[in-house]
Parts: sequence; structure tokens; C-alpha cells
Amino acid sequence: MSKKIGLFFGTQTGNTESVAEQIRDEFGGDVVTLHPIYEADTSTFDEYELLIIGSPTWDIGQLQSDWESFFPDLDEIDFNGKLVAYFGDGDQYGYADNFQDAIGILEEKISQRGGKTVGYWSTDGYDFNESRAVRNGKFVGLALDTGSQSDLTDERIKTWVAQLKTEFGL
Ligand SMILES: Cc1cc2nc3c(=O)[nH]c(=O)nc-3n(C[C@H](O)[C@H](O)[C@H](O)COP(=O)(O)O)c2cc1C
Repeated sequence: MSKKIGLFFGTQTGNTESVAEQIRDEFGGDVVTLHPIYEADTSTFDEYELLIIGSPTWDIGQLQSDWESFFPDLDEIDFNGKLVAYFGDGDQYGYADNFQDAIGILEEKISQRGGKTVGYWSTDGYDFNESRAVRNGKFVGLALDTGSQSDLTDERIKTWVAQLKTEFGL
């Protein structure tokens, strides 16, 4: 694999960082570089044509706070020509009306700025009422619930990364 992937993530309590590391390891080699979003600037995005964006949802339907701070900067990035995959962590039982909203918010903005979304994920096997992350009956990316469905996390990551290898053309 010669193409490189930039994975940009935010985390409050470490769960999304652990998932980011698992995704990197599942791709293998040095294909994926992790970038905590609080350390990134807009030019960091220019280094990649393949992007993975990760955020948990916090505070009832909000972005993780580092993503919240970075959000206005997304307007300065040209995502045309980039393939962008999303993953999130959330709590479908505790926050059933806002499950995974954060990746829906990020996908909406980044696709408006030209990014092409890859890595859509079925809603089968989840139990929630509302989500800003669902478009045309699918999640815009990998939806994890590391609190309530931790036993499914490893398999979901493996399946999604295999899907991404194809969709990224790796
Ligand atoms: C106060 C609070 C608010 C939350 N709000 C949401 C929410 O609106 N939607 C959701 O899907 N998960 C919500 N969660 C669950 C978190 O996304 C979940 O705990 C996640 O694992 C945190 O990831 P992190 O460790 O990477 O920050 C909330 C959790 C807390 C404690």
C-alpha cells in the first residue's frame, strides 16, 4: 500500500483514541497516521487525499470539545478530491435521541466542502430513536458503542477497515 491515510480524532475520556489506534493497527504497516485534532492545523489536512475522521458525541448531540474548537477551521480546508471516512463512539441507550450526532455534523460540513464520503455503515444491530448521522437509512460511518456493545467493537472495526481498503482503492 503506497497511499497514506490521515486519521484525525478527538476524545474526552480516551475511548475514541483507543478505537483510532485499533483502526491504525488493523490497516497494518505505517499506512495510517494519527492526528489528535487539538494538535492539527488546516495545512495538516492538505497532506492527505484519504482521510478518516473520528469523534464521540458529547453533551447531548454535540461535537467533542476539540472538534468544536476546530469546526470553524473546516471552512478553510478544500476537501475536493478527498475520500473521507467517519467513525464515532456514542451511547445508544443513554442518548437514544442523539446517537452519534457528532459524525453526522462533521460529515455534513465536510461533504459540503467537497469531501466524498466513504465507509457507510448499516444501522442493523443498533437500538436508538434519532441520529444526525443517518443518511438514506445508513450511518455516515462506523458507529461504535464501546460502553454498551463492547463485545461487538473488534469485529465491527475489522469489517469496516476491510470495507475501507476497497473503497479507498488500497
Ligand atoms: C455527559 C455525556 C453526554 C453524552 N452525550 C452523548 C450523545 O448525545 N450521544 C451519544 O451517542 N453519546 C453520548 N455520550 C456517550 C459518549 O459519546 C461515550 O461515553 C464515548 O465513549 C466517549 O468517548 P471518548 O472517551 O472518546 O470521549 C455522552 C456521554 C456523557 C458522559
